[in-house]
Amino acid sequence: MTLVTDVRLRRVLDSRGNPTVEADVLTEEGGFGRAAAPSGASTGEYEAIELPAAEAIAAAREDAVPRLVGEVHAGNQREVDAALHAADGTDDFSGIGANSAVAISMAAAKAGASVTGAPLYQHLGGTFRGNTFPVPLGNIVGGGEHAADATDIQEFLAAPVGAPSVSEAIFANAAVHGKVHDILIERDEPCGKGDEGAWAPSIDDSEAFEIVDEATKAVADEVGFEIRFGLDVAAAEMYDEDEGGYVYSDQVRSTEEQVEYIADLVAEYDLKYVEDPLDEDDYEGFADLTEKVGDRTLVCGDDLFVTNTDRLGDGIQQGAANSILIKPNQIGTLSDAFDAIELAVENAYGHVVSHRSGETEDATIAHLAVATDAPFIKTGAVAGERTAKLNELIRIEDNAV
Ligand SMILES: C=C(OP(=O)(O)O)C(=O)O
Ligand SMILES: [Mg+2]
Repeated sequence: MTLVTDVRLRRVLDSRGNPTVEADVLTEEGGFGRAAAPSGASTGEYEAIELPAAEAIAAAREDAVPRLVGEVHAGNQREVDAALHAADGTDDFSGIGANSAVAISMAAAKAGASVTGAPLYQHLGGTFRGNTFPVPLGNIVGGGEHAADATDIQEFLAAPVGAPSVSEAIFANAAVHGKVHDILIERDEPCGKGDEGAWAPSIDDSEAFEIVDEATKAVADEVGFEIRFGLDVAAAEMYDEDEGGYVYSDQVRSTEEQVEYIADLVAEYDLKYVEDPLDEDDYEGFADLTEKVGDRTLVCGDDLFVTNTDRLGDGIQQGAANSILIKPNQIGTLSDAFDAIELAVENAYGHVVSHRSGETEDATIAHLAVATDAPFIKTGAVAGERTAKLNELIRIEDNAV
């Protein structure tokens, strides 16, 4: 029923104005799915390889499309993704590009769902899914690789953990984003926005902590439920062995100092979430920090694990982190992303489904989060390519997809 009859690939714009890969998958019975690859700026060293969009498309047309059309069924995700791996022939998707692979993989899932008429989250997760929703982590203030001349820490993320529904959580994050703007204006701190729609003021991290703390508390009082906050430190971007550790604007912290600093921040601000607090090669540092604060907060590996079961397996063995960020384009296919989620769940690691800093209007990750009962989703707070996912979550909750 879902035999693939055509795969079309094209270059479209991402939110940074760069070309990215969009795929259409067509099947027998009129099935159709369309998806586009996102793109990172603070990418992990061990991610699957993104090729320039035109190159990725040319390679996929030559090597992958002939293995898909008339050969595989869009409703059988493992079959589609195995064909993508076979077409690629490498272990990091450097043959056809992880951007071509993930666009085709996600488009095939949508095509498979369209034939059965099931919503994508149900096609991916089964008929018993759809009753639990992730807490959205909303990027409120940020810098790092996502904005010039702003905070050292890449993302300050609102976490409305007490929200009674996903839609109330989403509106609460937008309100925190608005409140931070008010506070910045009061303080005469003009600013623009970073790649993910977060405010990117030219302030130091300690002032950002003060402002985000004030804003989350103020909005929590208004809405009447608990709003905490968290961080994506993106520490691999700061780490410089030659400089002796983590290079901040005002000082360099050794690994031990970095662990202490993050543990102190967790205690002082009651942080709910800390992503990539240490370098992507430092399993030991992650394990130390997890030992110290893992009972109180999610310590999440993004660049550390890159949605990869081998790297997650190493982390589990060493007690490094207690949760994993899931970005399908880091690993290339939905099947690989599901494998990482299953390994995490089996080992009581939380999973956080995530966007990239370069995004499109594609909303697949909203469905992936609901399909896998993800406790959290990270997809910004405002900006069209972010609200595409947030509004899709609202529609899923409203049974309107
Ligand atoms: C979303 C992130 O940024 P990027 O896509 O630039 O890796 C992140 O680091 O979690
Ligand atoms: Mg990250």
